[in-house]
Amino acid sequence: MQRKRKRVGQHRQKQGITLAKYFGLNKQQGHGGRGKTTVLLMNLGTPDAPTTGAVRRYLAEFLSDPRVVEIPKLVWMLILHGIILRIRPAKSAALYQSIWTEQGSPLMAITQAQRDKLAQKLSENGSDVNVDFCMRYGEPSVKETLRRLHSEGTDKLIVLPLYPQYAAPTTASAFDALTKELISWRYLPSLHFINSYHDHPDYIAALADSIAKDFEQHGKPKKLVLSYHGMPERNLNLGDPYYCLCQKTTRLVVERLGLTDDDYITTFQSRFGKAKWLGPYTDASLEALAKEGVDDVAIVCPAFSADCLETLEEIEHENRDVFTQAGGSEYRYIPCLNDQELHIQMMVNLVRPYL
Ligand SMILES: C=CC1=C(C)c2cc3[nH]c(cc4nc(cc5[nH]c(cc1n2)c(C)c5CCC(=O)O)C(CCC(=O)O)=C4C)c(C)c3C=C
Ligand SMILES: [Fe+2]
Ligand SMILES: [Fe+2]
Repeated sequence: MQRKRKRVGQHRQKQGITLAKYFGLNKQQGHGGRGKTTVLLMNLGTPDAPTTGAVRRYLAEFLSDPRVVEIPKLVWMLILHGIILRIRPAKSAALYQSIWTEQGSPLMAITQAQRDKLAQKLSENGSDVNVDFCMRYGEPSVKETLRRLHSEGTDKLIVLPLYPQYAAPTTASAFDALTKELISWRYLPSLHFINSYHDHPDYIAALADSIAKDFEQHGKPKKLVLSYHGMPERNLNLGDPYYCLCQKTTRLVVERLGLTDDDYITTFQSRFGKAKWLGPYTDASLEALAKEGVDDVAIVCPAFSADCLETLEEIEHENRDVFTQAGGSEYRYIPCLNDQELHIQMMVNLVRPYL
């Protein structure tokens, strides 16, 4: 009886191995961890090159994400492939060309610098931890990065999406991409996912510090404009907390700077499509301010952890023109926190509890 059970057991084991081999399942899995911890930074992604073809590939992936555009799939695919991907890539490529650097897309170059500086700071602090990054769309992809990290021995992952304010189109979409890959793994790493840091004291301190430095250098402007990436108003009504988290970031930053209600305004930029987006809109607000005689503003973009098309082109250039053409004279763009010391220190403190 015992011998029979043993034979059945051996048979099942053999059958299991054969089936796993047959389906090619979990080839990346080893037995047991090899004990490496990795902090994985994630950002949105950017085209490989400022060309129409590369931008089309990037936008096709980005705008096909149901977290980003929440309209019925069939209708959206017809609009996306029939209209948007025929027109927008050429226009966007021209904009990308205007901000492209020798190191490539600013978003990519800055994310690499953030990775390097975070790795250096963590090792100076005595943490034996690997730091890497991937992009939600384009390269380096979530899938390839996770597979490489696994093969290099990571069995503990601390994921930090570099979106200060949680939003479903960004943060939840990053989570989707991670789990879409991990769902097929047999041996999962232990996983910590940081979903928001909109009110983290170090983030508020870093933002306030960069604004205060601008004020010290150039004087306090008549208005500080805190411009956040927008999203359709419908997302807010469906329960996305992003709008409220942005308002909280503003409140904490202006409190720290000691500003009064009259000193600042919160606005939303980067509209896309015909639907109503969160407001007030940045461009319309700047125009109205200039026309009211508020001719001296400083503008900062707290929803972006790295300078990118939306800040360097839309805010630094396009909206500067809007403001000056409406009668404004002094327009200062305060750069994102990028690889600044306080920003990297904030990242250290965000991941520290999980190390
Ligand atoms: C279509 C809807 C979009 C939503 C919703 C959206 C939310 C959202 N995006 C960011 C951060 C970034 N967006 C960037 C570019 C960008 N965003 C959209 C559309 C939506 N974003 C488009 C079509 C583009 C591409 C540029 C263009 O063709 O105009 C970027 C910059 C990328 C770069 O390469 O530099 C960032 C960063 C946030 C934080 C957010 C929700 C809160
Ligand atoms: Fe966006
Ligand atoms: Fe834009």
